[in-house]
Amino acid sequence: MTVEMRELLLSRIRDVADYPKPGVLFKDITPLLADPAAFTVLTDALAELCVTHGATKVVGLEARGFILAAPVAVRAGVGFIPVRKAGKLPGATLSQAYELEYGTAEIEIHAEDIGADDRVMVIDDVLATGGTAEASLELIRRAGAEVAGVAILMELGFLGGRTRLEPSLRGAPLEALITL
Ligand SMILES: O=P(O)(O)OC[C@H]1O[C@H](OP(=O)(O)OP(=O)(O)O)[C@H](O)[C@@H]1O
Ligand SMILES: Nc1ncnc2[nH]cnc12
Repeated sequence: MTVEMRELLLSRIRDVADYPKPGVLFKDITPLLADPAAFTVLTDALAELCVTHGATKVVGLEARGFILAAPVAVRAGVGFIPVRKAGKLPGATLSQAYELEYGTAEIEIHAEDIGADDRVMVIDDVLATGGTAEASLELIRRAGAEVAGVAILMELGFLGGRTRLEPSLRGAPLEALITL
């Protein structure tokens, strides 16, 4: 991705102070999604990372991760697997509780969706504390699949997510298109 492409993406991310809680600077990607040139640059860049790292499936994290991971899966020619907040998937699930920058949550995956033959890339918009990404890696491994990596639009470096995630990555790449 060129410097100009990075600048285009960054220019379409809106800062919202004190949302959803006082003290949080929320990174809002809706302006980027509304700009077809920027959304295409983002989709292509994340899809290229999937191909480079040999992913056979992408996991999208509800809800913003879905918006990015679905077009990335189509672009990269791999399957899309939803990781949903607890209670939304009808089949047999694996669950993982976690903490994120502004709360706690529980995510689930359909156990039968991925298996030993899969290399799975996790796609999301923001890496903050790393709690969400860490929980998703746990789910992927518990389902018996290999982690191809984590690919994120934006890493909030000052929150230390990369350091927290390091042990769970076990050498797999953490790719951030933008680091703040
Ligand atoms: O690194 P962390 O501290 O775990 O935070 C990052 C996560 O927080 C946001 O999702 P959120 O749970 O707010 O859900 P949403 O996608 O439904 O808005 C974001 O899309 C990431 O998934
Ligand atoms: N500051 C932030 N902005 C947007 N999404 C987030 N998820 C966790 N922290 C966030």
